[in-house]
Amino acid sequence: MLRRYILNKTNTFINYRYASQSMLQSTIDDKLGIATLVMNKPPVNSLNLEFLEEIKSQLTQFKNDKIRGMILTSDLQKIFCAGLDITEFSNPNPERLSKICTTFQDTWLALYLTQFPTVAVINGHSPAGGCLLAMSCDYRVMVGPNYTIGLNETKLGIVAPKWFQDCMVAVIGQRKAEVSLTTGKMYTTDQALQIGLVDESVPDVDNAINKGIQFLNNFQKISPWAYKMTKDIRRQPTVQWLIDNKQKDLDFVVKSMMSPNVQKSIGLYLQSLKK
Ligand SMILES: CC/C=C\CC/C=C/CC(=O)SCCNC(=O)CCNC(=O)[C@H](O)C(C)(C)COP(=O)(O)OP(=O)(O)OC[C@H]1O[C@@H](n2cnc3c(N)ncnc32)[C@H](O)[C@@H]1OP(=O)(O)O
Repeated sequence: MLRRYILNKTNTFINYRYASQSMLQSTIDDKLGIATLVMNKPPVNSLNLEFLEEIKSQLTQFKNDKIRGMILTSDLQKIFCAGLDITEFSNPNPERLSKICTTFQDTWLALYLTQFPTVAVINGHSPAGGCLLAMSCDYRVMVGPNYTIGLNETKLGIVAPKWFQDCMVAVIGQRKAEVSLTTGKMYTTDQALQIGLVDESVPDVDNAINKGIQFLNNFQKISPWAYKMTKDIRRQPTVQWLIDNKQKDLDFVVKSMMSPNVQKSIGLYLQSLKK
């Protein structure tokens, strides 16, 4: 549905390119230089290894396409992204789990450091890894009022890695992030706007896309070099920690995920989702 809207919209401009893969669709408006990346992995856009690899590879492709900006959104009704695929955490194969974690680290680095500005159009619920994807963009427009967003990892009995946490601190500040992370709080659109987790709240997705384009148009008169250097300086400390500690970060996640207590919590959480 959303894909059709974007295509109709971009169709009114001179030229667009469209690439369709099963779980991810991308369009590039050649006149505006704006790409739209639409997640479409029913039922909830959960991030498994294959989906993460597609997102990472599409971000690399956009880098080569030299786009001017990107909108990240979802084609699903009511869901932006439900975060990492929790079924991958239940009785995991350590090798596959390591691959998922490494691919998520790399996908995040690619998204957090894009050389073009990015907007998350959050048109549905966005827990955990979904919230991280949104927070990694330069700007967030959330459709309201009925959706929720936040880093809820503690509710699953797991720990959000330091780079998730630092990313949240960068968006909402130390104190609010600490309360938010420890309690695993999910915020409604209005609450998210109030604490600065999102930049704008709008009633529908058409408005959200327009707001996203308006934000990206701010960069028409900004030097891409000045933009990228400024963003790198702001984001460098969070990024550098992960680059220097990738293996340590991975070992912690895999070790903790394999522990009986965490496995029990994840099992209970999965059961509660089924209910
Ligand atoms: C390198 C670092 C790596 C790891 C470090 C650890 C960090 C982890 C970060 C994460 O992202 S953990 C994932 C946390 N995600 C969640 O807690 C989301 C849980 N889901 C929900 O809250 C809800 O499902 C929803 C609000 C997203 C959607 O609600 P609703 O529309 O009512 O749909 P259902 O709840 O009926 O779900 C439909 C279907 O999808 C399954 N599902 C939901 N979320 C996930 C998920 N994240 N992974 C896998 N599967 C998920 C759910 O169980 C339902 O399945 P059925 O078989 O019952 O249809």
